[in-house]
This record gives sequence, structure tokens and C-alpha cells, in this order.
Amino acid sequence: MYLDRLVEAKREEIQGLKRDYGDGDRERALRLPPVKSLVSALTSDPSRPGLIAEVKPASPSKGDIRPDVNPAETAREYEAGGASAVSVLTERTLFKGKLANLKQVQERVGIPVLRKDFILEPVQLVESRLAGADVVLLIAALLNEKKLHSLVEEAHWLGLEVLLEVHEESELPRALAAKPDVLGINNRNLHTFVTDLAVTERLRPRVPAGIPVIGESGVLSRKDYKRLTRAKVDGILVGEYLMRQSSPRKAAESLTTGVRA
Ligand SMILES: O=C(O)c1ccccc1NCC(=O)[C@H](O)[C@H](O)COP(=O)(O)O
Repeated sequence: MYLDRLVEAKREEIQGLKRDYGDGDRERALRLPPVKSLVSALTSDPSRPGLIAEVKPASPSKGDIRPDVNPAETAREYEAGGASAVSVLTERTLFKGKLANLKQVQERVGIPVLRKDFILEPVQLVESRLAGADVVLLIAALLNEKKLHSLVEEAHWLGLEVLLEVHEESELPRALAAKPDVLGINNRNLHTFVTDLAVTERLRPRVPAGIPVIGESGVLSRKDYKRLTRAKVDGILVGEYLMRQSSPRKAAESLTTGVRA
């Protein structure tokens, strides 16, 4: 199954990272200036959700989407179109991303940058912080309780914010107990790839007040964006739809403008 292969490949990558990164790198990461806060970006205008616009060259479910994308240029356009944050896929094999994309984006935008990858070990957090990430994605389905807590704690030590993603209701108590900064509800089934916006609608009311919530995946139109807005999320993460539009700026604008709950 693709997820097992992906995790296996990640584990090999992590062995390399453990050889390349040492205590000195962690010390360097600890001295970096504060990140740009996703929490602040999402909560500054409570009247509407913030758009987290994604740079997504390819995906396991769709194959190539825009493999030749210019990440920095696209991210600048997203920002000009009103996005509150940019998500950058850095996973190489199935998403055709790379860490260099994140660095390039971070240098060109003023909004928070999320690293979307499969993070399993603390060394990837050091790598993320040094590469310029403001926020990292953790996926509840891939991490046991102990690992989840230790990764959230280490991310916070390093000054990073954490977006913790759940796919089903059973993951919620464990995810909330780990005290992430933002909770993501992913509408895409990790195993079948089917997206269903009803997942956000079902899980959103089960999240207590006080933590910003993002609805992720499967938004393919303004109608879908409005539907998630009505579900009272604080942010909406959109990848494929934006990547397929000729003008990322206009596409971001058309999603965010005039969308009210
Ligand atoms: O996009 C996929 O095919 C995918 C498959 C398996 C695990 C994760 C996957 N995507 C990561 C994401 O969470 C999405 O890129 C993100 O939420 C945006 O989704 P979309 O707007 O549907 O492109």
C-alpha cells in the first residue's frame, strides 16, 4: 500500500538526516527569530475563514497536477489574492515536492508557510525550522500517542507551530490531548483517496472552542469553499483546484472574496 511505501522511504531519508544534522544544527534552529504565526493569521478576521493555498505539483491520487510549477511565483500570487498562509508540499516521491521549494517560498512571501510532509522524527523538525517553515504538519494516523506528544513538544521548543491533522472522529481525543496549535480535519480518506466535505461538517462540532480548525482537501469550487465556510472552520486548505487555474491570484481571490458564513 502506498502509505507503507511512503513511510518506509521516509524512514530511509530520516537515517540520512540523522547523519547530516547534529546538536549544532538544533542549537542554530533554537536561535532563529520567531516564526510567523498561523494561529494569528487565521484568527485575525473571525468573520471568514482564512485560505491556506497549497503548492502541490503532483499527488498520489491524481498524479501530475503541475510538475513544472514555480513555487515562489505561485505563492506570491496566492498572497496577492488574499491567502492567509501558504502550504508547500515537500515530499518528493508522490507529490514531486522538495525542501528547496519551501525555502524559495519563505523568502518571497510575508504570510506563514506550512511544511506539508510526512514528519515522523524530531530531526525533521530541525530540518523544517532551518528551511524556513513557520508551521509543520503532523498526521495523527501515522503517530502513536507518545510520538505525537514528543513531536508537538519538540516543535514548540524549536519555535514552530503545529497543524495536527485528523481523518476520522476516533483520532480526535488523542489529537486534542497532544495540544497542537491548529487542528486540521482532512476530508480525504488516506486509504481510498475519496474526498467528502461531510467529514469536516461532522467533526467540526466535536472540537472544543479555543483551537483554530482547518477544513482540508476536496474543495474544487467556490460552492465547496462556501460549504466549508458554513461549517464554521477558521481556515480552508486548497491545493489541486488552485494549482489547475491559469491565474493563482485570481483563483485565490475568487475563493476568498465575498465568502461569508
Ligand atoms: O492529495 C492526495 O492525493 C493525498 C493522498 C494521500 C495523502 C495525502 C494527500 N494529500 C495531502 C493533502 O492533505 C492535500 O494536499 C491538501 O489537503 C489539499 O487537498 P486538495 O485541495 O484536495 O488538493
